[in-house]
Amino acid sequence: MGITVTGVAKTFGSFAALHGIDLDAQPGEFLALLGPSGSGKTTLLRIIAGLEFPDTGTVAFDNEDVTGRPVSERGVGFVFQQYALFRHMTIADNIAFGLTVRPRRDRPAKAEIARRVDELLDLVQLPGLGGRYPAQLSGGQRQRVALARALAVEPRFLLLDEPFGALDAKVRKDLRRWLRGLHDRLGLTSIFVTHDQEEALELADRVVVMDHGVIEQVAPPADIYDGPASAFVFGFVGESNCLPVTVRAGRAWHHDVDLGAAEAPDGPANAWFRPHDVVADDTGIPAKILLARPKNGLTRIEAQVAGIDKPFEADLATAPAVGATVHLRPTRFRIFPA
Ligand SMILES: Nc1ncnc2c1ncn2[C@@H]1O[C@H](COP(=O)(O)OP(=O)(O)OP(=O)(O)O)[C@@H](O)[C@H]1O
Repeated sequence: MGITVTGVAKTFGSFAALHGIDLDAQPGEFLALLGPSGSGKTTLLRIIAGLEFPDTGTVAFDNEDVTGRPVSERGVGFVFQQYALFRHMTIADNIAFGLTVRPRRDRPAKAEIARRVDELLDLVQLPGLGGRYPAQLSGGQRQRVALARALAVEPRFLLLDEPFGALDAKVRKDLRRWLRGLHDRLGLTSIFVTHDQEEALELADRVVVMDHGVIEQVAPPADIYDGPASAFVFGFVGESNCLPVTVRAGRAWHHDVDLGAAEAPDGPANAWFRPHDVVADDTGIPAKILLARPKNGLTRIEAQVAGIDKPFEADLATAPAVGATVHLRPTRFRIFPA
């Protein structure tokens, strides 16, 4: 049940945008597709919507194969940036659009459409604004109208591509909480695309991390942050440090510094850790302080470790002087192949 994507691959010319994607969204679930630019998020969403078709693989809604069906026959609501509001139409006409273009036999009567538009305006908290034009609304209001338009056809599935991309941070934050509430209230199954990790971690039941046309990990937000499945996920979600190590007999060494137990085969690897999982002690890795500033009651430092390009970031209880050498030790780390 819900949305099931099986073995979906898509090539544009000689460029493979998606490689054998398997993904499911359970009924009522809110999924975020998160990844860097070009990772294939939008292509996957468009294939689910029926705006694009896969070379191989299938898309099913509630166990029904819809792979060959056009968007108009999929019963999905979508909010895509490139399908902005029609500027020459009133807000009410914009919202009613999906209903008025239906074939006559499926089209509700005019009065019924008007009633539904009013209902939707209430739902997106813009009562009484149906007579305005898009240019007379703020960016946040326009996004809510776009959502009302998507919901007018009473979809079971809602697909959103960077729905709040163009808005400022505060409006974005308010709107995404509101969207989550709406999703829950209407019992929708939703998938949204974002490259904003905070948005994904805050809003989604599960986050789908994509890179280069493959899914790196699908997991609830806390697991993505605390238990990244790959070096890519560790580096992409949240702040991170990466230290080359050698694993010997179940311990990770950086030169002659023993970092601790590591469940990994012997040989070169990388230890990944968060800035808040670092302490300064006498036996750690020597690092020269480049920068120190207060952060949440601690001191955020940037420090140079010999032979490593990217400065280390750590949150320390003490405030070392810029230029001083400290010894840093991760208290918690994960080993991934080098
Ligand atoms: N119609 C197309 N023709 C050719 N290449 C395309 C087409 N659509 C997408 N691509 C390519 O496929 C890759 C994936 O694009 P997609 O838009 O899915 O990425 P994305 O993860 O959504 O990125 P962004 O966050 O920048 O929107 C990109 O390299 C893009 O250039």
